[in-house]
Amino acid sequence: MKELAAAAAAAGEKKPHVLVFPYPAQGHINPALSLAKCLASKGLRITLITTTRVRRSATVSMSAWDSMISIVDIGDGSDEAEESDTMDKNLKHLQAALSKNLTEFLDSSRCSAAKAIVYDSTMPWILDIAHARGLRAASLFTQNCAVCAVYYHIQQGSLKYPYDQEDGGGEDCVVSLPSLPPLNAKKDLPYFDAFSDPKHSLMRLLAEQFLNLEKVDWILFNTFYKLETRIVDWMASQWPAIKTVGPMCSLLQSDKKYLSNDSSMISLFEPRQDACAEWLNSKEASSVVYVSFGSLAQLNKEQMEEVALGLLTSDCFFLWVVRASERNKLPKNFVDAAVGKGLIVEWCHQPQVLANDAVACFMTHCGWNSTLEALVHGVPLIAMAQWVDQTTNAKLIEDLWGVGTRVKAREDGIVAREEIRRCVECMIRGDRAKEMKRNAAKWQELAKEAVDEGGTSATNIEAFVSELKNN
Ligand SMILES: O=c1ccn([C@@H]2O[C@H](COP(=O)(O)OP(=O)(O)O[C@H]3O[C@H](CO)[C@@H](O)[C@H](O)[C@H]3O)[C@@H](O)[C@H]2O)c(=O)[nH]1
Repeated sequence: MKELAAAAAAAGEKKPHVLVFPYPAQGHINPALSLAKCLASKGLRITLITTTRVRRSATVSMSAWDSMISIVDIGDGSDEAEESDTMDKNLKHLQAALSKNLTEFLDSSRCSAAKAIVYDSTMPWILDIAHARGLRAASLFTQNCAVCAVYYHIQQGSLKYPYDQEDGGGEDCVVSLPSLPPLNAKKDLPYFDAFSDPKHSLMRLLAEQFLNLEKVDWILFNTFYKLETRIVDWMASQWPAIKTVGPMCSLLQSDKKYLSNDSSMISLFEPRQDACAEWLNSKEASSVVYVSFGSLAQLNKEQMEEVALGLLTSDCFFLWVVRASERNKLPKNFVDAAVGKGLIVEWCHQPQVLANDAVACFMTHCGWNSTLEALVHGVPLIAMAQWVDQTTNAKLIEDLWGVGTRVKAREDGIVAREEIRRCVECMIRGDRAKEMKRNAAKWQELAKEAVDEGGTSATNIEAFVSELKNN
């Protein structure tokens, strides 16, 4: 036994060692972990870097991958952060802590033989640290090319932010950017006003992803070529190192050895996998709307009530993820009133839910992972975007890919219960539902083609792995 372990360890030593460092948030960890698993399955030795805050709150179940992916965590300074700090201060504090602790980690014997680092594009400062230590570096974008192109135009100054400087703003102000559809400044461009941060620090963080991109060895995007052909081509004309490698959530789909029931995850919330599966399995095909607004969005109490009552009065079942921190915004007695019609959970294994036949459509905040996961499973969307990239994703979902409908908010910004009910019912049955389902099935096929052997994303991953193995 000892000899076997020693042989495995020796084999591990010989594999090229690659570090993968996601930004410490659920929507960034998930795609990075999928990529890490895929790279490990192709013979690379992977160390996934997380942070102390993530490790404190995460459920980590990696069983099948334990011998192939090591997870280390570095300090993120969260112990010294104050609740009242502004976003600007928080981001600076996080960067300072991660930069110091990553440097120490890279200089330690634990990664002496590392060859490269894949880092989240929102942490561009990692590039210089990596290059100074002889590591090659890949910047991993967890949002799509279209949205990132908009950030790039903001960074370049070719699109002014705040947008109301464009032609005086106004309801009908439409912005034309190369290789993108016309985007309405109020409805379609990335939305930052949800943050009461006068310094626009989140917008700056996203625009700064492009600061040193010309020096990066690889630029990886969690998207696929046929989904965003024109804008990928345009982006690649600016940065030839761009490669599409998504949808990352299904990178392992053609690898039977690893795919079979791979439910490994690093989850910042406790999933209710079994309860969801049991409940969904008791429902007829296409009879349930799945509702989730991701890991960060906070709907206000009035909006939560409208969603709750819209779901309760609509003519279908619903499975709604309401994180523990949001639960007190549900209307009084709602959970009791929903018995028999809806299941409310604090978290689920979303890809497994989307794969269940009972799910007819997905009411989503349009986070990029949720959007891709829906496309991968051929599930149409009800788009209820909250902020940043989600507004642009919602536009693409409805107008470019034809896989969903956008909710219409009242003048005060609230989406009323009648509108929720209307959207749910129109996506569950009728001609529109059929059309969306057909389109979703088409994108599902194209997403599969991209990651299957010989597909665009699979080929890009192979090239990346072989460069790491041979250089
Ligand atoms: O009950 C749940 C709900 C969600 N998820 C997973 O959590 C992730 C959520 O990611 P995403 O849909 O992208 O939403 P956010 O968590 O809000 O992600 C942030 O990061 C994304 C990637 O940068 C951005 O697109 C979003 O706008 C931003 O809010 C997905 O992989 C889901 O499968 C679960 O596993 N269980």
